[in-house]
Order: sequence, then structure tokens, then C-alpha cells
Amino acid sequence: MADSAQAQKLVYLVTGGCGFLGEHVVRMLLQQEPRLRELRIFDLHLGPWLEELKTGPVQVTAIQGDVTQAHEVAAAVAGAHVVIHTAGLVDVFGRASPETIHEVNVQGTKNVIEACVQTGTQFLVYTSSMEVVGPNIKGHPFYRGNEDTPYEAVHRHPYPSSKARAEQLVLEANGRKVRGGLPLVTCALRPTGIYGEGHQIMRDIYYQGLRLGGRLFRAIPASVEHGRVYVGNVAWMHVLVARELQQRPALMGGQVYFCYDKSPYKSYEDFNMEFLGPCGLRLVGTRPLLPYWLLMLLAALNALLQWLLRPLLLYAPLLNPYTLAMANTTFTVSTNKAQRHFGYEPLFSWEESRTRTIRWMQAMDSSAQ
Ligand SMILES: NC(=O)C1=CN([C@@H]2O[C@H](COP(=O)(O)OP(=O)(O)OC[C@H]3O[C@@H](n4cnc5c(N)ncnc54)[C@H](O)[C@@H]3O)[C@@H](O)[C@H]2O)C=CC1
Ligand SMILES: C[C@@H](CO)CCC[C@@H](C)[C@H]1CC[C@H]2[C@@H]3[C@H](O)CC4=CC(=O)CC[C@]4(C)[C@H]3CC[C@]12C
Repeated sequence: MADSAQAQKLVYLVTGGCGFLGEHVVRMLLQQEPRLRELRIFDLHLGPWLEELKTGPVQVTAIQGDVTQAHEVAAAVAGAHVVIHTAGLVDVFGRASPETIHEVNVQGTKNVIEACVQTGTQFLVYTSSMEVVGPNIKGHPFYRGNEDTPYEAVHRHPYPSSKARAEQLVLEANGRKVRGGLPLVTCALRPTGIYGEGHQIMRDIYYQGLRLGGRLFRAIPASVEHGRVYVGNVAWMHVLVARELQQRPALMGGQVYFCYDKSPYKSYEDFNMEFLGPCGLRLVGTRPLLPYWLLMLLAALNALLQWLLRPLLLYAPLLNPYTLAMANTTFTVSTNKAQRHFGYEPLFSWEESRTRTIRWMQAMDSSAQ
């Protein structure tokens, strides 16, 4: 009876709702959350696609705002039952300054937590990242690990440092009293490398391949495994965790969950070829064409060029010492914690995830011609 009493009563807020993951979370909520009355989408940049959502039965409210501005966040959060905080500055290419990354990812998350406390919102789901664990600066492999696998998490790069700090703040906030006296219930989801429709890095790599005459050159040994997860499954996990957090606060509050599905364990490049191959690209070489030390040198050169050119232009190629270390260190997850705690099963099989991603890439290709 509790469920029917709550039918179409809930107000959800998705921060970063116009980003790659955020859009999938928004669409998934509209499809899979029958208790939704209002869906608020908060983002720095609002997408035109939001208009088409406004004709459905759920009230869709688009809010253009900045998570670093506490008053804007508080106004958006007021009256929401659940906040899904996906907004973040995802930058491992040196496009933004470390201060800006910290401001958005850490201060932005503090603002979301404080807004929940001050306005009385009880449930907060945070989109964290596998990067809060690793790979660490020492390049230790994390092979089929789970949430309890011991691993020395040491970060120097601003992105993982900021995600780790923000995650810690969210978990520490679990149990704080919100306005009205009820406890705040929080948890964090840690996706591995997300792929699927709308993935900007995949798009960049695809166009890079086209510029190179339909070829990509292997830089990473095929034996280095990199964890990947389909965006639809990550979105589904967010919807499910938000729902179940309300039913099982004692079990799930303060917990972290890796996001996982049935995507195969492969190297970053071999995995991308699952989609780029059917779009006509070829990965040249069964082994890296350049020795690692030379790649490292090129990566360092890119970093130097970025620094030298900064007063004139933004030079931010895919290859830099950090991205090379990321791609070249095994980091894979094998866990069933989400299944045990809240009944998660991937909504999309590997075949479906692959097909959907290929279809998106092919559509992108034909619209570019
Ligand atoms: N892409 C990936 O492989 C992974 C992403 N994540 C996390 O998932 C979340 C979403 O990432 P993506 O969708 O890939 O990135 P994205 O860049 O596509 O989306 C982030 C969204 O946040 C918004 N945003 C940025 N700064 C903001 C601000 N100051 N105020 C309000 N909105 C702001 C952006 O406009 C954008 O719409 C991030 O928190 C990221 O750290 C975690 C693991 C892997
Ligand atoms: C050395 C190049 C030769 O082809 C390949 C460079 C690939 C890199 C751009 C990617 C390798 C690993 C990626 C990261 C990883 O999937 C984990 C991530 C988690 C996040 O929270 C955000 C995105 C990312 C940092 C992701 C970014 C791109 C890579 C570094």
C-alpha cells in the first residue's frame, strides 16, 4: 500500500542531467520510475532535447545553474525527495585548471550535501568513479577487484583527487540530520570507463581514425585489461539505487558500489574496436607499434607543449602522461555487491549494448557526410 500511496508523488533532481551519463539517467527515470511526479534537470548547459520530454505525464523542469553556486543548488534541491548528483568536471586532458576541477567536483558536491541538509532532502546518490580507487600513481594493477579489495589509492591528478574527496564527503554525510530531523541517506556509484551513445571520447577517437585513413595504431598491449560499462546500465543502476535507498536505508546508506555489467574484459583499444571495427576502422598491429618509453616521451612532449602554448591556445590531445598510465594499467572489476544489496541486474546485455553503440556511431557517421 505504501507504494500506491506514493504513486506519482516523488520529485527527483538530477544534477548534470544534460551530460553524457546525465541524459541517460534522465531518460531512464522517465521510463522506469512510475512514482515520479516531477523531474528536475539541473545543468550549466541545457540541451534542446529537453523540450521533447516536457509533453509527457511527468513534470520536467529544466534548471540552468551552476553547482558551485550554493544558492542556485539550494533553490533547485528544495522540495526534492531524491537527488542524483552526476554533475562534474570530467577532465584528464588539462583543459581546465586544477582549481576549477576542485571547485566543481568538491565544492559543488559540498553545496549539494548542504542543500539536502538545509532543505530536508533525505536521499542522495553520488556518481563517483572507479578513479577514486585507481589506477594509482604507482601503476599497480587492480585485477577483477571488488569494493573490498585492498588497493593503495594514491592520487596526484586533480580529477581522481577531486572525485575521491567528493565521494568521501558524500559518505561522511550519511546519517546527518536534514531539516525536519530525518537522517540523510547517501551512497556512491563508481562507474568504470563508461561507453555508449553520446560518448565524446569515442567520437574523438573515431574522427582521429578517419583522419588517419581509417586506421588506428596500437599503443597499448592487448593484455592490459580496462574495465568498461555500458551507459544504459550505469543509468539503470542509478535509478535502482535511488529507489532502493528509500527502502533499505540501513543496508545501503554510506555504501559504495562499482558499476558493472557483462561487457568483456579487454584493453582500452581492443574494446573500442568492438564499435569502431564495424564502422570501418582498423587497429594496426598485434603489439604496440612504439616502445613504451617512446610513448611516454611523446606524452611528456604533449604535456610540455600544452604548457608552452597555454598563453596562445588550448592544446589538449588524448595522449598525456596521465592518460597513457591509465590506459596502460590493468583495472577491472568483478563484483556482485549491487546485486546482493539492491537486486541489480544489467538491463542491457553485452550484445545489446554493443549494437546500440554501433548504431549510434553509424548514425553519427552518416550525419557527418
Ligand atoms: N565518462 C566516464 O567514463 C565516467 C564518468 N564518471 C562520472 O560521471 C559523471 C558524469 O560524467 P559524464 O557524463 O561522462 O560527463 P559530462 O561532461 O558529459 O557530463 C557532466 C555534466 O555536468 C555538467 N556540469 C559541469 N560543471 C557543472 C557545474 N559547475 N554546474 C552544473 N553542471 C555542471 C556539464 O554541463 C555536463 O552536462 C561525472 O561526475 C563523472 O565524474 C565516472 C566514471 C566514468
Ligand atoms: C594512450 C592512447 C592510445 O590510444 C589511449 C588514451 C586513452 C585514454 C584517453 C583513456 C584511457 C582510460 C580512460 C579513462 C578511464 O576509462 C576511466 C575514466 C573514469 C572517469 O571517471 C572519467 C573518464 C576516465 C578518466 C577515462 C578518460 C579517458 C581515458 C584516460
